[in-house]
Amino acid sequence: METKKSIRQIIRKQRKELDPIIWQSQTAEICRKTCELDVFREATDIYCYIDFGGEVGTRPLMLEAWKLGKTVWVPKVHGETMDFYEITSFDELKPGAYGILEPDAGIPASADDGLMIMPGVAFDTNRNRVGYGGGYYDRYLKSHPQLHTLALAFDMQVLFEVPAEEQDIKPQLLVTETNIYQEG
Ligand SMILES: Nc1nc2c(c(=O)[nH]1)N(C=O)[C@@H](CNc1ccc(C(=O)N[C@@H](CCC(=O)O)C(=O)O)cc1)CN2
Ligand SMILES: Nc1ncnc2c1ncn2[C@@H]1O[C@H](COP(=O)(O)OP(=O)(O)OP(=O)(O)O)[C@@H](O)[C@H]1O
Repeated sequence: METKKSIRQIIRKQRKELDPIIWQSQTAEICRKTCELDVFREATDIYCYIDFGGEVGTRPLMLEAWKLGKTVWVPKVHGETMDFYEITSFDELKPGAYGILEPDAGIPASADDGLMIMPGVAFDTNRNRVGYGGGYYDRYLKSHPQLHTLALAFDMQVLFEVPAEEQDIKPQLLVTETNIYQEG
């Protein structure tokens, strides 16, 4: 098996090279499928990353969530931790840690209910996840275990097998443009 480090290098490079038109259409398809799921429709609170570096786009999902009257929370990194803050428009974001768009700090989400939409660099068909290596999502989900979890990825990010460690938290669902991976 490849190491997490080599997987990060290879997949991040390939993902950045994805044609923008394909990125757009696959993002639209992944968001459309996600919005149809019960776990999305039933959530009143959506915790959603702001895509960067070629990650699956999340703007269509956020627009749909606002349209349905849901509360949308997005991450802001503080050193080794991350918290989520409510935004009501994309205009409230500005470049923060690692150049990722972030909200201003306000009142952090208690995150005791709702759906976490997770990014990732690579996954396998058992939903094991490799992220950028900060451990932010593993730590956040460990302290907010009630959240439902769903990750978004392009098919090219789903490998046969990726390394998983004890503390890694895998999403309950993984949605790609052609598949939905879940337990069982
Ligand atoms: N869209 C999005 N937002 C997110 C995450 C994510 O994976 N995706 N995160 C999920 O954790 C957190 C940010 N974590 C990150 C960790 C490392 C790098 C990164 O690019 N590291 C560089 C080294 C940069 C440096 O040290 O200055 C690298 O690996 O090349 C980016 C984000 C919170 N927000
Ligand atoms: N629950 C936790 N408590 C403390 N440290 C943790 C926890 N989970 C992960 N870590 C630490 O975070 C670091 C990165 O972990 P890992 O390689 O799994 O990150 P990742 O899942 O790729 O990143 P991210 O979640 O930010 O996308 C490791 O050094 C790991 O020990």
